[in-house]
Amino acid sequence: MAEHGNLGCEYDESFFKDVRINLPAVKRRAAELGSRRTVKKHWQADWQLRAVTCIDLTTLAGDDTPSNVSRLCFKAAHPVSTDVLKMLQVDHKEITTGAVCVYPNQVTAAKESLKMVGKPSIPVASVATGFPCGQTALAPRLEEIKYAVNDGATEIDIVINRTYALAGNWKGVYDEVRQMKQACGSAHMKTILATGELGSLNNVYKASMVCMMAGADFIKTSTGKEGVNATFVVALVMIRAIRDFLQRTGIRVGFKPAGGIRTAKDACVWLSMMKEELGDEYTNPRLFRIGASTLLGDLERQLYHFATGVYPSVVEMPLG
Ligand SMILES: O=C[C@H](O)COP(=O)(O)O
Repeated sequence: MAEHGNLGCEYDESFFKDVRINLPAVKRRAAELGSRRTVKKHWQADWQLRAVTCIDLTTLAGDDTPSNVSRLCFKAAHPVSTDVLKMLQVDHKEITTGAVCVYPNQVTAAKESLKMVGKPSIPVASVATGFPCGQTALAPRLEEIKYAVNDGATEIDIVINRTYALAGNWKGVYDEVRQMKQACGSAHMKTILATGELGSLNNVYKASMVCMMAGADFIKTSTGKEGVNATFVVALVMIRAIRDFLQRTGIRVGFKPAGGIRTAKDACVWLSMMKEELGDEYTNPRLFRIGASTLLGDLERQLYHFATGVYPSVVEMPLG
């Protein structure tokens, strides 16, 4: 995370009004990323471990309870077994996920569980503002942020107002996100664009810029609940906006793809994309997170395979 957070800037349409996305070029680059072979041997294990540290380990289900949140927190604190870490000769390193991500009602349970497993420093992120649709009045959306922060969330994942975005009311989007940033206080704000509902890549670019102007510390692709979630095509557009924003303001904003990322191979492709498009510093949890509920299981399996030469049995590593 950016040390002092993104304070944002005044609304300025010149940041995005002339944007033109070169769709064939973006699609070509995305296809090339999706079909590539990733690094092999110990470099692959290094990247997989790096991916573990970038996960926002997530549970966002209607049947969440303090007990499944507590299990999630245990996994966040011990994402890879000590035996595997020893075999990989990295057991001296503190390896945890980047954060846990839960609904506001589960923040207290998450904080208590992380304390109990001896890792209170793992950030608790909470979705807020009427996640996933944001279809409530602004006042309760702002209250929800304050409630989650008050319970101990240090990262807030807000959803933007897609009704405004689709109507081209970008100032409306900016004003709301600006107020959400204020409600976050010192908590870091990730803004979820829900790109699968924005209708065009031009809108994805505009929404990215507007959120960064309003103070987003991260821009995030999706809630995981839309029909289409994290894709390389939208990611490339959002990353270009991050680069353009950095060039204009000097402010580094992080990136969080989320929704449907389930395999170790995919996680490594996302990391390599960050490295190539934005540079090494965007491959660590300060500026890169992967929002995922099930990815950790595959990363663990692949690391076990690298360390032992065989895949774990269901008894050694129960799925899910
Ligand atoms: O923000 C995180 C997403 O909701 C997780 O989506 P997923 O369950 O497809 O991994």
